[in-house]
Amino acid sequence: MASPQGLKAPLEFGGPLGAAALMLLLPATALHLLLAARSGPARLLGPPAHLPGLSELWNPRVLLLLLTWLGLQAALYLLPARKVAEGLELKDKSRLRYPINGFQALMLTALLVGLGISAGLPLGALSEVLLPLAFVATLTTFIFSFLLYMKAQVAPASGLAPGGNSGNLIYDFFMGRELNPRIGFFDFKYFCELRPGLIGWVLINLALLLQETELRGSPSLAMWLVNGFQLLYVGDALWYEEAVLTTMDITHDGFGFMLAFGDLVWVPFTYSLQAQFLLYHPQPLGLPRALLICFINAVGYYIFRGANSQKNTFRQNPSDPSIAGLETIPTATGKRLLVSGWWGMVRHPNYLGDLIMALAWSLPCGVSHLLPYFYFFYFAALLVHREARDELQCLQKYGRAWHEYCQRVPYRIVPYIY
Ligand SMILES: NC(=O)C1=CN([C@@H]2O[C@H](COP(=O)(O)OP(=O)(O)OC[C@H]3O[C@@H](n4cnc5c(N)ncnc54)[C@H](OP(=O)(O)O)[C@@H]3O)[C@@H](O)[C@H]2O)C=CC1
Ligand SMILES: CC(C)CCC[C@@H](C)[C@H]1CC=C2C3=C(CC[C@@]21C)[C@@]1(C)CC[C@H](O)C(C)(C)[C@@H]1CC3
Repeated sequence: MASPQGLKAPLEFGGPLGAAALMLLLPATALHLLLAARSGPARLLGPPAHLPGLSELWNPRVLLLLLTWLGLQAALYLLPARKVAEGLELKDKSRLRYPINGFQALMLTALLVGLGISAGLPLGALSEVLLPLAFVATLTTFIFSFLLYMKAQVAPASGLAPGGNSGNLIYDFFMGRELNPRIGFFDFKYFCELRPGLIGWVLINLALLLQETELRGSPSLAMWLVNGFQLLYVGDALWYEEAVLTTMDITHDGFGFMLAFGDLVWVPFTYSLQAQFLLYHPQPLGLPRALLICFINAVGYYIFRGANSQKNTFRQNPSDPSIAGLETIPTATGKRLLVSGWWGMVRHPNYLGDLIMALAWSLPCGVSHLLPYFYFFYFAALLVHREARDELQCLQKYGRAWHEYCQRVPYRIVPYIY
């Protein structure tokens, strides 16, 4: 049953109609991008050069490959962890426990893949089945989201998400009804957010790099940069895995189609678009421009990591010496808000750093095509929308103190611009 609080929550993403449209549009966009990246003109806008038939999309062996991958990541999740962390307090005052072994899973996957490659595993061939792989991953996500929806029917009211319980089947299926669906210690949302999709993304990038080596004798500098930057991003996410426990996805959003598709399809298949593009459209890149792009990525990473670490340290241990000199304002909830340091520059400095990195990931692909810049534009739109959602939640949480924060720090993401 929906919680009374859930029933009153305002509808997001254009309500049931918007949710239905997104459930069609997002998979279609993912397939369009995959097709466009390998086509000659590589057009972001406009129809794809050819429409694939069912025989190009459906392949039971690829489904088996996907299930093996999910099984492997689930097994790595269940291995003993170096630490077990507690999540934020839930409505019923309890706290869930989460294994912190994501980086270990990345290392073990790298070891297994390395052993496989040295034993003759043709990893580069993965680049040839991306289309059917994305297709079966999409089908799997629909089935998985249906099972999550059914599971929520028997969840206690205190376990339901504030937003995904409107009573409308389509909307709730999309948003996700249960906040933290679990079987025992296995937390589906936490698992999907950081493991199969993120690690799958860098594995796909590596496969594209190997395929380029096979085709052209060696990987291009542009391919090295894209692989390196995105590996740093994924490695960082898993190294600071505990920080994900305070993100909006874990603390606020239900686990339904939106996040499941985002984690399992959108991230691995569209975030690897630059490497896909480079395999089929090699781009010359000289050392001076490569160094400039590395500098841009380093600046973005510095801001992203600095801002995220500052807030996480502040929330976990406000008396930590590294943040001792920062100015804060009190709120009625007892929690304080940072108004100096990174969080005194703009209200979402971590988004700014993330966006600068997004630009650095596209720049190695040159400026002849719009397609590799898709991630940058999509991500800017996602963060503007996400920022607006977070503002609303913070206003509800902190009221007047949030107003004061907005007055002291007037810009949202980009200083003096937005
Ligand atoms: N690559 C990708 O596709 C995506 C990446 N991201 C990245 O994920 C990271 C996490 O983002 P996200 O979960 O959206 O949100 P944030 O990490 O920005 O967290 C927002 C929360 O931080 C707290 N907060 C806000 N302002 C302050 C302040 N001044 N002082 C102290 N606490 C404050 C509030 O929660 P409270 O006060 O309750 O602690 C607020 O709800 C970001 O780096 C983002 O760029 C996000 C989405 C997609
Ligand atoms: C399909 C829709 C268009 C929207 C789906 C959004 C999801 C793809 C993103 C929502 C929040 C995310 C986060 C990360 C990846 C993308 C999704 C799932 C993140 C794991 C990336 C790495 C970062 O370091 C992080 C802070 C851990 C991110 C957390 C949020």
